Amino acid sequence: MAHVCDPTLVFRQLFEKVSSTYTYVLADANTREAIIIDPVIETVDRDIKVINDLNLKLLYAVNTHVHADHVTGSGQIKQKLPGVKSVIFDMNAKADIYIKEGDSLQFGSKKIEFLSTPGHTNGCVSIVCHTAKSVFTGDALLIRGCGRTDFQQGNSALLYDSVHSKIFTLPDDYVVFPAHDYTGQTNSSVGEEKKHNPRLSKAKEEFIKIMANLNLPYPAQIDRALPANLVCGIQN
Ligand SMILES: N[C@@H](CCC(=O)N[C@@H](CSS)C(=O)NCC(=O)O)C(=O)O
Ligand SMILES: [Fe+2]
Repeated sequence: MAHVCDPTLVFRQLFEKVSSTYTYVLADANTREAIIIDPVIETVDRDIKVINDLNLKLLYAVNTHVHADHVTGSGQIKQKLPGVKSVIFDMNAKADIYIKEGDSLQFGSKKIEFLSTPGHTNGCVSIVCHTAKSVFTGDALLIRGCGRTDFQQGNSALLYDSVHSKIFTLPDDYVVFPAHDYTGQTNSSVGEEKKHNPRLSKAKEEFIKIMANLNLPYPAQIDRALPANLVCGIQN
């Protein structure tokens, strides 16, 4: 199980295997106030059980962006745990709270800070928890990879700048927790990705060429996911 260096932060990394999505639960170990990052609709009941088993009080369900490969669980979580607020950067998507660059959210004595990291989508954010020396990168930075830039306002030059100016300027020992992994890895570090990321360690021009030649098939659930995620995963 993945760990973070803050002993008073409750931390769980959860996996949804159809879309290879990581969902994260973070909580203040004293007050038990919690947030969830990138929940998936199919695993909402599992996530709520974890939250209840650990005696946590969920305050916020945060999406790092409008996902194209799975339907968010935020809307169902709000139905099942009244009082939870959904949080997103992208103003096109329905949410209770719209965050912007530099905003932070508090849960107990713990704080997460939002960095705007566009390029995979315009509305992508990375979420930093300094006490845990961790960054939740969504699809901007994956372990030895990065988010594709061939749909949803994707822009590889912008993604390169986002990662280099916002994520790669964090300390090298900060742990990188992505929204997906397709190879069985759970986390990396800023220093490791700066050195070994086969795309983002290259010069910008080369990165742009690599991204233009990925030729990836569209995510299997894209037609269902994109419209649903504009309305928090719940369609009438
Ligand atoms: N096969 C998966 C989709 C894989 C995929 O396209 N992943 C996205 C992140 S979800 S928007 C991506 O950016 N991948 C980058 C890469 O290099 O793989 C499915 O059908 O769901
Ligand atoms: Fe994505």
